[in-house]
Parts: sequence; structure tokens; C-alpha cells
Amino acid sequence: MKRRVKDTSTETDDDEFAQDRLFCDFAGGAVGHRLKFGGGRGQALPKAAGFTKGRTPTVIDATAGFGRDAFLLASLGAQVTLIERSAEVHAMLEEGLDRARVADEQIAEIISRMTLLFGDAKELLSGLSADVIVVDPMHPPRKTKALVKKEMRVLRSYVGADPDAEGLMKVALEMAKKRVVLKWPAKGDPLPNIRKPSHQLMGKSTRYDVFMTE
Ligand SMILES: C[S@@+](CC[C@H](N)C(=O)[O-])C[C@H]1O[C@@H](n2cnc3c(N)ncnc32)[C@H](O)[C@@H]1O
Repeated sequence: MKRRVKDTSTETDDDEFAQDRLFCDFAGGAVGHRLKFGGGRGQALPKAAGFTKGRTPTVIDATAGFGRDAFLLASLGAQVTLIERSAEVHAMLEEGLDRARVADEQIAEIISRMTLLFGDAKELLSGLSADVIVVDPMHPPRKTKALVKKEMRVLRSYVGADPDAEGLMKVALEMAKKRVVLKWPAKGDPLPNIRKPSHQLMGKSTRYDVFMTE
């Protein structure tokens, strides 16, 4: 079943705030913008992750990157464990979290729900437990000429592609207590050898494939 949703995470013009180096800014830029003007639990990712008025699941973000998705879910009250395997990206995140902790009280309160781990999620997930696992691997190259956002191009120059996304999804599907959310290009081919999603939420350029596991 496909549902079309308002996907503020992709409609924000992140290039307005984008850096041409690895930099993580939880207090300002696109993240701060979304915190002030985003649509709360009505946004595509929280919806896909099963956030409702009375329900706040625990979350593992298995592909932390810039930590934006994790921050969004933590801002809605969730305890979020972030896993990142690139040493450079992990260091950027750690610095970003440290800066945000002293930036202001509201941000610090959100950051207090975020725990960052270093390593490969395929290995770490078996020692962790959460209702929801979010998987957002580097997306495959676009078939169109549309340019990927600047910061994603910078990130790609550090981490390359994620050719083991299928393996990560298999582990996530075994470990998530309630559901796995795969963030993928709206028109991207499904990952091979992964079962069909239970349902999909379609944004403008991103889709969320939801796999129920309970
Ligand atoms: C597209 S980015 C994620 C962006 C993130 N959702 C955000 O909101 O900023 C993918 C990130 O996941 C990391 N990654 C991919 N596979 C991983 C794995 N198996 N374990 C840990 N990190 C992984 C990559 O190094 C990269 O930094």
C-alpha cells in the first residue's frame, strides 16, 4: 500500500544551509529550521516509524550520517541510538553533539536522548534493542541529471557508496522489535533479496519503506 505524505525532511531547501565540508550543526541551519517549522509527528519519517499522539517508540538509527533523522526523532521525545561506521563522520557527529549540548537548553534536552556509537551496524545491532530501526544507506547514483544536494556529495566523498545495504537490512529485520524503516529514493529500485515492505510512504524525492516485524 502506498501513501503520499508531506515530506518536510526533503522539501526543506537544505542547500541554503549546506556546508562544503563535513559539518554537523544541530542548533542552526537546516536542522534548527526543521525544529522550528517542521511538522512534528505528521512528518513522513516519524509517521513511518510509528510515532502517534500517545506512542513514542525507541529507535536505532543504523546509518547516522549527519544525525538529522536521529535528531528529528529525538526532538519528538524518542530515545535514539545512532550508529556510524565512518571514523570521520563519527568524529563530526561527536563534535556536533558536544557543541549542541552547550548551545541552548532546548537543544541540550533533545541531545540528552541521543547516544552515539562507532562501528558497523551489521555487527552492533545484535547487542542492542529497540522498537524501530531506521536504515538510510547512501542512495544509488541518480538516473536523472538532477544534482544531489551539496552536503550529500561531501558525505559521499568520505564514505563512498554503501554496497552492503542489503546485508544491513537483513540484520535490521531480524533485530527490530516492531518495524524497520528504509529511507530510499522515491523512484529507486527495491533492494534485492529483501521482502516487500508492509507499506510505503511517498515523499517528493524520498520514500519510506516500512517493514513490520512483530
Ligand atoms: C545517507 S547517510 C545517512 C544520513 C542520515 N539519515 C541523516 O539524517 O543525516 C548514510 C550514513 O550511514 C553510514 N552507514 C552506512 N552503512 C552503515 C553501517 N552498516 N553501519 C554504520 N554506519 C553505516 C554511512 O557511513 C553514512 O554516513
